[in-house]
This record gives sequence, C-alpha cells and structure tokens, in this order.
Amino acid sequence: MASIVGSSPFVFERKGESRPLLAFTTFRPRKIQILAVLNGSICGVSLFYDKGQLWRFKPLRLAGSLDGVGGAGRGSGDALQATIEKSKKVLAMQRDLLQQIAERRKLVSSIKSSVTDQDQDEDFHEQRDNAFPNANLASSSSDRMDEGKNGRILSSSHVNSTMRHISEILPSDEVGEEPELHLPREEASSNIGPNKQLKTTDSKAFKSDVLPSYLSSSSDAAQLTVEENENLTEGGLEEVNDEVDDPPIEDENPPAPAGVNVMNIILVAAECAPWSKTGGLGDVAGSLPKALARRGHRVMVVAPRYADCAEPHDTGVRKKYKVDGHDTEVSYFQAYIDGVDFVFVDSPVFHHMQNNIYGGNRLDILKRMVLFCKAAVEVPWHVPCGGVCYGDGNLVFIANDWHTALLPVYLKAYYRDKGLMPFTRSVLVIHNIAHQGRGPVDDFYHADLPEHYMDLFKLYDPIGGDHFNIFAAGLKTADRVVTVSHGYAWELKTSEGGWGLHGIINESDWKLRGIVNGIDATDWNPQYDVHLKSDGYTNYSLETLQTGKAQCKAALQKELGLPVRKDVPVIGFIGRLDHQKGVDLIAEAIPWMMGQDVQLIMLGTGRPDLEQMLRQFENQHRDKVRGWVGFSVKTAHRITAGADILLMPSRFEPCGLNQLYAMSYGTIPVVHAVGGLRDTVQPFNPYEESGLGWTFDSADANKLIHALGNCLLTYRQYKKSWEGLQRRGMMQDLSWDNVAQKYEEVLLAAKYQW
Ligand SMILES: Nc1ncnc2c1ncn2[C@@H]1O[C@H](COP(=O)(O)OP(=O)(O)O[C@H]2O[C@H](CO)[C@@H](O)[C@H](O)[C@H]2O)[C@@H](O)[C@H]1O
Repeated sequence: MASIVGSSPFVFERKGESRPLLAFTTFRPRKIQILAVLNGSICGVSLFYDKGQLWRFKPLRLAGSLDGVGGAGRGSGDALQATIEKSKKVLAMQRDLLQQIAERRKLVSSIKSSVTDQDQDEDFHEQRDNAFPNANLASSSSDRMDEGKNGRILSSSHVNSTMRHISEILPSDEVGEEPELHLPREEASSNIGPNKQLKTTDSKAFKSDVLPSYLSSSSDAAQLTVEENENLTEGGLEEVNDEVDDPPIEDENPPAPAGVNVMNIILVAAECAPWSKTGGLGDVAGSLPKALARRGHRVMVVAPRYADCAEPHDTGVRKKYKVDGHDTEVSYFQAYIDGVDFVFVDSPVFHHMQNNIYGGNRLDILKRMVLFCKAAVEVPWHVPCGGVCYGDGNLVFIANDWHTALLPVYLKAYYRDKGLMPFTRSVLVIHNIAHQGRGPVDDFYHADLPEHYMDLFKLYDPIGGDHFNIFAAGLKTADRVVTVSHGYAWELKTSEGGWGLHGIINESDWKLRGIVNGIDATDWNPQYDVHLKSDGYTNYSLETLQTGKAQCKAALQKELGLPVRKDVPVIGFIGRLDHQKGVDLIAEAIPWMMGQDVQLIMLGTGRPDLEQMLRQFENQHRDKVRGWVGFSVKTAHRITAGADILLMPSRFEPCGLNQLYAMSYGTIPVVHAVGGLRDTVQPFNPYEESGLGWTFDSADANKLIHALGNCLLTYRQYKKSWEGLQRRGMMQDLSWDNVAQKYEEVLLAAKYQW
C-alpha cells in the first residue's frame, strides 16, 4: 500500500464511511490514475485523455489491498459499479446546468456585441479575446484546442466556476461531505510549488486551487471522474468545456489562482532587478515571476551572477559545459524571495559585468550566452530549491530576447530530439526585436549544435546577405512567442517593425501573443516607494496627491539645483540614450521648449554623442535644464514622482515601462503613439474629460511640440482637467497580477502543444 500511495501527489479521506481513502496517484499530461479504497479493498481507474478530452477509461488491476491481501476484490468491483451508476445521475444534473449556462451565454453575447465597439483596435484580436476570452463558445473542440490560431484556452477559473455551479444545484445528499485533504508537505513542495505549502493550512482553499476541478468541487471525486469517462464517446466532456467558458460574473472577480493548471515555470533572463538591470527587461524578470508565483505556480528565475550579493547562497552544485570546445565550470547560487526561487549561474565570465551586461565584443557575449543557456536549461535537474529539484515534467521555460533565445534551441537539440525532457516547453518573449544576436554565418559553430540546425539560424539580409541570427532560431524553435504589447505584436509583422524578422514572425503568427507588461506594485508605488522617504521627498497616494506630489516636486528641484517653483511645469525624460528613445527629437524641440516657462530633467546613459548632448543642454540652460548622465534607479524614481510631465518620444517602443510608472505616480505622459505607448496612453479628450495623456502620431519634433504645447496649456489653464488626468492614471490597475494570468494562458497552451 505504501508503495502505491507513496507516489501520489494527492491523498484525501472521506470521513465516516466505509471507503476511507482515495488516492490520486498519477497526473500526467495524458493519463490520470485514481485509486480508491472501498470496503477495505483497493480499486482504481486509469483515465486517458487527449486534447482536453477524456477518451478511455480502464479499471486498474491492483496487487494490493488495505490489509495487504489479494487484488481488487469483488466488493470493490461492486462499489465501483455503484459509483458509475451514481455518476450517471450527476451527468443528468450537469446537463441541466449546461442548458442554463447556454441560456446565460446567449444573453452575455448579446450584451458583448453591443459593447464591442469599445474595443480599442480591430486589429488586435487578442486584446478582444482577453476582454471576452470565451466569446466563441460555440466553437468546436478542435477549434478550442487550436489555441495558437485563436489564442483561447480553457481557464481553470472557468472550470472551477462551473463546478461551483454544479455543486450549487446538486441536492445536498448528492453533494455529500467535502473530502478532507492530507497533502504530504514534501510532495506539496515538489509537485505544486512553494505557495501551496501555505495553503495546506486551509484545506478548502487548497482543494479548489490544486485538485483537478472534477475532483475538487464534486461531492464524490470518483463519481464525477467516472461519469466523464462514460460520456467520452458522446462528447460529453466537450460539451461541458464549451459551456463552462464564460460565466458572466467572472469579469468582476480578480484573477483566480492557477488551480489545476499549476506548473513549474523557469524564467531565464540576462538581467534581473534588483540584482542587475540595464532597462525594462530587468524589471520584468524581477516582477513577473512573483506574480506567477502568487497564482500558485512554482517559479524560478535564472540569471547570471554578475556580482557578489547578500541573499543568494552557494548551492554547492558544480557543472561543466562546453563553450568553444572548452569545459567551463559553473556553480549555482540560490535565494528564495517572495515565493520565487532566484538561481544565479556563476562563472568568471560573468563577474563584474553588471554595468556592462551586453558589453565586450560580439564573440565574448555570444560565448557568455552559450554558457548561460546551456547551464540554465539543466537547472531543473541539478539545482535543488527548498531541497527538491524542479524536474522536467510540467515545466515551461520563459526565455527573453535574443540573449536567451538559444535556450529553446538547446532544449530541442540536446534533449527533446533525443526523447529527453518530453514534457518541457519553451516560450520566448520579445522585449526588443532590434537586437537579434547577429553575426557572420560561421558564428554558428560557437553555438555548439548539430550541423542540420544551421538553417534555423541562417537568415538573408538585403544589407548583410546571409548571416547568423540567434533570435530567428529562437523564434522558430520556441513553442510559443509573447511580445510585450498588442501594438508591438502588430508592428513586428511589418517590414519596418520586424527588423528583418517579420517574415519569421508572420509565419509564427499562430503562436504569437501580445501581452502588455505590468508594474511592480511595491517598488513602483508612490505610497511605498523607498526612494521617496528622504531628502525632503514624501510618499503619497491618490488621497494626498496634491500635497505629496508638490512636496516631491520641490524636493526634486532642490536636489538638482533648479529654482524651487511650484507653478513651473517640470518635464522629465528617463531612458537609454539611443535612436529608439527619440532623444534627438527632444533635441530638435529644445529651442521651442526653452522659450517656454518650463524645467526639463533628463536622465540616461547610452550613445556618447547623446550623453554629450545632455550635458550640453544643461550647460546652455542652467536655470531650466538638468541632464543627468548615468544610471540611477533612485533618481529615476524621484523624477517620476517629482515631474509633472514625462516625455517619451520613442521611435518604437515595444511596451515602455516609464509611462506606466509615470501614470501611477500622477505624472502625465506625452508619448509617440507606437507599440505599447499607443496601447497604454489613451489620448486626453477635453470634451469627455477622458484619457490619460497626450500622443503624437509620427516621430517628428513638430508633432512633439504640438502635443507638449497642448499638455502645457492644460497644465496651466485647466487645473481640474489636469487633476482628472492624474487621478485616472493613478486609478488604473497596472499590476502584474492581471498580466500573469495572461502569461499563464500562453504557458498552458505551450504545455498542451505537441
Ligand atoms: N539612466 C537610467 N537610470 C535609471 N533607470 C533607468 C535609466 N534608464 C532607464 N532606466 C530604467 O530602465 C527601465 C526602462 O524601461 P523601458 O520599458 O523603457 O525599457 P527598455 O527600452 O530598456 O526595454 C525593453 O523592454 C521593456 C520590457 O519589456 C519594454 O517595456 C521596452 O519597450 C523595451 O524597449 C525603467 O525602469 C527605467 O526607469
């Protein structure tokens, strides 16, 4: 008995009955085994399913019983039969329920069709799908499972919700007593994730979150499971899935935890805040995983260890990987923070690179990333977190940008092609397509891959001819691709926005989804911001906006040596100084700006000529301009809080985080309407008092001046409108929690993709 139950992730009891034990022994992508002890004997079923449908049910022959004698006896066979009978009753009731839901669905779709014109952009079909994820309820099963084409998946919250409905309409004697859970602590940590350990104290929450819905919400888990099986050939389960998709109350609730969809997730990135950051990727790698962990997943981040830092400890694990024919040893450091395992790959090649992460020559960085990706893909095998390795089942990697685009390729070439890691998937996130890991074709040999992989990397470029392109190979190999806004997802498919990869992206359209980034609600929150606690700054909220923000503005002016004046609008810019961020457009607009009564504060590093330009602005206009050349997280926070306006004239912007931070601090964005900026900054409409900022529609200094002019006019003359803009910006829910739910949908789609 111990050997049977010992392997099971879930064990629960039913009190006061002659069937004291049910063990959910295996839960694999296509097979579930359930053992029940009925009248002292062990009986069991294997449920086989594919593409979301149960299609075969097989009684298990078992060589054990509670008292250790014989196999599944006659008594248990009878009991199983009785269970099947009972299940049929449940099915009948379930059908009634489905009818009711169908009625509601019609009502909901008619409401939806009347509001669809509120959807921002017809082109961004996925955005619509997010708002009404289950609009196409009548789709066939094959449509439903073809998630790449329509971006839909069956969310656990919907299943759970339906199961709640089912239990509501079941007579109490059918519902029966809720089974109690006994989850072995060790198994919870290895199979479910760190968050779940906490939930074992709350068995109810645990049941609904962790058990498959058909086990968690029904009166008798076995009943419902068997019942589903009975209808496999009739498409019974399919009908259930179709109908449960869209309970109208769902939209009002916060995202439900992942429930049955809990996965092991490993996000791999070249930078991760707060340990390493050159830009937005670091922010995302530091925040998204925490939100995924809050949804119940077991989540790890893998990043290079650039510097010695306090939290991570040496795990003692040492491995060697070949880079350019040489064995290179890495060690792994680990820290568990906010529900996430942060694992750092340590090697001398990463040391002291925190301020120069992408520095060195082309081959230096290529070799660093080869080593990093080779080491990262094996982390789930070698690095125990909380004593237990993640393992490669139920695992999805999230790779980010070209630096880690080799990971999906290694996963395929080294493992999946050889029948290893068969249940591991990879998702590649595009934060910026402009950087691709390009080089001459011969760079391929540094990647250490079989010759036939060459074609994945080889790309023809009208300027450079055939070349080696890491992003191209990653995009082709990853199971799913995400980019960081809907607008950018669209732009990537154009020849202007795809930077030579638009052909591949168009071919991969079925697996591409745009998901707008979130912001870290603790780090970037004026109420808690640690950088606003000294030097005259202050934390503030919606309630204390006017006084708090005014105090931050005065503190910023004072700190930077600008005249401390309440009435002068302070315009901020924060970002990498390069072509993308449109700093040259600001330069063109400077003469006009300096003719206005404004203060301009710019913070950035990057191209030396642009850095020089910043210094020059300051020297020429000392009473109005500060050009801070450098990377200072503290100053970035303080500008965001103290400025009235944030300028983002980016030529292209996949998502952009600074405008999101600005809005949540009551700072009004003036942006070029591209990519994520267009998605997130709805233009101010003075007639309706709606919108969040000002936008201009081409990367042209005159357009910037026009938009900024209107913004300044409103600041000076329409105080109420200004305050309305601030308040609307601050009241948005920009948190990662909503975003994480969308990522989860993509990860799930990858998981069930074969
Ligand atoms: N000199 C400086 N000192 C201190 N902090 C500084 C700084 N310069 C920039 N930062 C910070 O770096 C981050 C930059 O965020 P962006 O979204 O603008 O990033 P970036 O273009 O690097 O990232 C890419 O990835 C992100 C994440 O997906 C996308 O939002 C974006 O569009 C895409 O170009 C912000 O946190 C900002 O405050």
